[in-house]
Amino acid sequence: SHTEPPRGETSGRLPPNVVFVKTHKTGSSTLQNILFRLGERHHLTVAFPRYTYQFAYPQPFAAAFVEPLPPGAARYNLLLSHLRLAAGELRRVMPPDSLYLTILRDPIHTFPSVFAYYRSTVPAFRALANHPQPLAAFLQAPEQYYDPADAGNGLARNPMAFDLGLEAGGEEGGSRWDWELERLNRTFQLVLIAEHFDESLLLARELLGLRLEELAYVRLNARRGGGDEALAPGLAWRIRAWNWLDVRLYRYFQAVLWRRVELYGYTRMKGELEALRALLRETRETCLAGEAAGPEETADELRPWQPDTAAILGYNLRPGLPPAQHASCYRLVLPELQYHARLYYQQYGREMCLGAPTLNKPGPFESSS
Ligand SMILES: Nc1ncnc2c1ncn2[C@@H]1O[C@H](COP(=O)(O)OS(=O)(=O)O)[C@@H](OP(=O)(O)O)[C@H]1O
Repeated sequence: SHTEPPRGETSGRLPPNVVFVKTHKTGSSTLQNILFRLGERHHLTVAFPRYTYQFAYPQPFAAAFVEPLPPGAARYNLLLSHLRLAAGELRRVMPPDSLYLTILRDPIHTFPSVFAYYRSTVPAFRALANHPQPLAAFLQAPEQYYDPADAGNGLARNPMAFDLGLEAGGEEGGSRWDWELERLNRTFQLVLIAEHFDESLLLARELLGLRLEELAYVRLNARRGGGDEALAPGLAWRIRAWNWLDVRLYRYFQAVLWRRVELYGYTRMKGELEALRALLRETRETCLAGEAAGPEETADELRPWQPDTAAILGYNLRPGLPPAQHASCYRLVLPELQYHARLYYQQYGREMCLGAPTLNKPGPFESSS
């Protein structure tokens, strides 16, 4: 909370209040981890869901989904958990000066990632569970598997648009979408783009008043064999056709990002990118024992939640790190659910409430193997 003075290396100035709309399978856990660490360093008050790790997703966000303020806190400073955007309700919870951020990724990468991660939980994908080439089979005849009226199918078509609150289940058409995109552009101070993650981070740094060292990150939640995998011929256009609104969203905000980079200055950006990438190399060398590793190779507390349809990579820390370094490296690689539960405990002095099982991504303590 703002009542405790910041300590240690951080000096007086507190970061601004932030709403991060955590879209699915876009690199959002990597950004959330940066913001979790920022929050912890400055003892910020986080607006947590009352149950689990998400704000009653896929229901549109409502103020009632938020855990009440802890004793002594006057306001929330950060809101970072998965939700379906309803800006008016967010404004009821978060201070009026809050900065709104989100992240988008090229639909040709986002959709296969969503498909692999949620194949056994999203109804439209479930029928393909035992198919040898499930993604190709789905895209061959998506309408056959997809019922737009099923509330569980939000991620099955235009998942990013769905997370941003758009009615994204139907067919292409109409200029009303231009208007919706402009409305979103007014809601967000910054829309990061995963394919330009480092450029986006530098823009975020200016907006949030961060030091370069506060941008240190490792790629979290990567799929084994995933990342920006090569797609079978013909699959890319099918993905784009099915996810037509995500394509429009992505193109629109990619153009917005490039205008921002231009205003920022190419030369300045280039120099800072070099410095950032040197920092990232140094961070990996200091903290990590090797590359990202599969679930069988990582410690329980550092293993990201595993769906049964994909292996999600985590990290092992370099053995023998001195305590201060261990503490910062540990947070750098701490997966979403573990960091979430940890901050919740710090803020409320009790364990978070898991409540009823959620549609997707349940607790790491429930069904991970
Ligand atoms: N920095 C950066 N840049 C680009 N891409 C990145 C980055 N960090 C994570 N990733 C990729 O994003 C996927 C994980 O996304 P999320 O963390 O949003 O997933 S989740 O919805 O929170 O489960 C996952 O994609 P796939 O590996 O394709 O599944 C990650 O590899």
